[in-house]
Amino acid sequence: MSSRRLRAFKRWMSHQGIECSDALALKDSKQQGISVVALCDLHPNDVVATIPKSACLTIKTSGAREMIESAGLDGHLGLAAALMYEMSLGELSPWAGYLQLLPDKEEGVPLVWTLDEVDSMLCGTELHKTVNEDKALLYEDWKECIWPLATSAFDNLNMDFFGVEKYFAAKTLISSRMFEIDEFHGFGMVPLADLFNHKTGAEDVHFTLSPSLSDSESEKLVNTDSDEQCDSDATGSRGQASILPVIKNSDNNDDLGASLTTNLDDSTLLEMILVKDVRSGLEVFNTYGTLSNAALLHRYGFTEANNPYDIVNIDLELVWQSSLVLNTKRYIRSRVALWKRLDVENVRQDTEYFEISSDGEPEMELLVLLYILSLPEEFYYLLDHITSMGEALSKADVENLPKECSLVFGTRAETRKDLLNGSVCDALLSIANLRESFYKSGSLQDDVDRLKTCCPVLERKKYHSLMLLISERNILQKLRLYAAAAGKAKPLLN
Ligand SMILES: C[S@@+](CC[C@H](N)C(=O)[O-])C[C@H]1O[C@@H](n2cnc3c(N)ncnc32)[C@H](O)[C@@H]1O
Repeated sequence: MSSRRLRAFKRWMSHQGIECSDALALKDSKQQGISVVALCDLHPNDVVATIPKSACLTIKTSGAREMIESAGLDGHLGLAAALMYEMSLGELSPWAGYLQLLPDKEEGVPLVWTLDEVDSMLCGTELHKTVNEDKALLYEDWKECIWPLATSAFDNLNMDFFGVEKYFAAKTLISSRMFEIDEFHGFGMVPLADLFNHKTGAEDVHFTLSPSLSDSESEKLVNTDSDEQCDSDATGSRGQASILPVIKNSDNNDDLGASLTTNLDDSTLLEMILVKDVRSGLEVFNTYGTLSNAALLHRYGFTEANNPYDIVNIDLELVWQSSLVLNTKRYIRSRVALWKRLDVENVRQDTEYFEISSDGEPEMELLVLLYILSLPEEFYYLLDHITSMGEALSKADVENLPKECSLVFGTRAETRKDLLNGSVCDALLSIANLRESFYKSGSLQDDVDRLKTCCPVLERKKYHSLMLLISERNILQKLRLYAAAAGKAKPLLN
């Protein structure tokens, strides 16, 4: 028996031409929200839903389009304004039947946690600083863009829907439900497609353009993770980029707000298509990308156990701090400068952090930097001398260098092993220990015990913040083991 809000949503879908196969059931649970379940066995290539683009809530389709575009707002900010505008219209919004299904906010997303919750539950994790920065930056966005737009451009609006709390709430809905639709529509809320829950690397459906309209049948749209809010974060986004084929829509839609069926080309359909067998009775999952637990919590408000895409980021600043125990600031500065100069592909100029993978393996760049920090003076001066001439080194030049120097140019698999001298292994250990000292929650075992008594549904914030804490600490533990094993396996070079 479907809930009242689901029945209203289904009626709304049929008015908008959204088709949901009878083979799917939408399940509504008060505590766990909505999920999609197979009512019979499903097979690859079964199309289980079609959604006209005109039914998606985007800047272009919203009644606030003109105001938003004249104010120069686009991207996530513009979409937030569109969503808040439509919400403020209540029953008068063409999306009322969809909006009544959405929660007020995505509670699990730390952006809407209190400052105390952020400080106590995320202390020491990837997200602590990021969320505090988000809050400050988004407050500025609201003050400079959203509030002025609401007070000047929109007439007769219920201003209660445009306060800063409503903006933060809208941002959590956008970060957890938005898709990148196409070049014309940009980002948007896609009714029905946003009801599928996520499973990492094991999804059952893909969200695509209708093959009859797209250039390639494999074009796949995913909940985008090119989040402006997340661009600068270090939360381990490795999600797939959306493919953006250009669909010919008329660009001069004059009266888009009046109804969902004006001017837009309704024939441009989005599809949900099965990519594997799903047995009757099982939940049908989508994927939001291959994301670390920090990225999942940041954008969607949950984490996953045994997430193979989990990572811990080590800030360049932390490498400095741990190196300061042995070296002067001047020494570190000159070695970091050399490391940046040696950068053939020019990626190091902007490097602010290094990834440690879920199995504890440090990124090659970190090993190269630690190796340069450990280089004896004679080799440092040699490298400093040859790189300060500003000319690119040929392969032959590199091969003629002493091995201690040529290593830093290497990309061969064995270079990783060679870089792991005693000092580098020690440095990895101190980095792991320093990073670990940021947690204020006692031992890893204490956190594991606390998780055992925590309910993922009733204590959602506590549960997922503990999951993040534990998964980060496990990775740091694996980094220690990695460094210890490498240190033992290898006689020390210096
Ligand atoms: C796109 S919506 C999916 C539909 C959602 N369950 C609903 O009630 O509308 C994304 C949200 O669903 C929840 N969610 C999705 N996948 C999840 C998972 N694997 N574990 C826990 N929560 C999940 C999170 O709250 C997330 O922010």
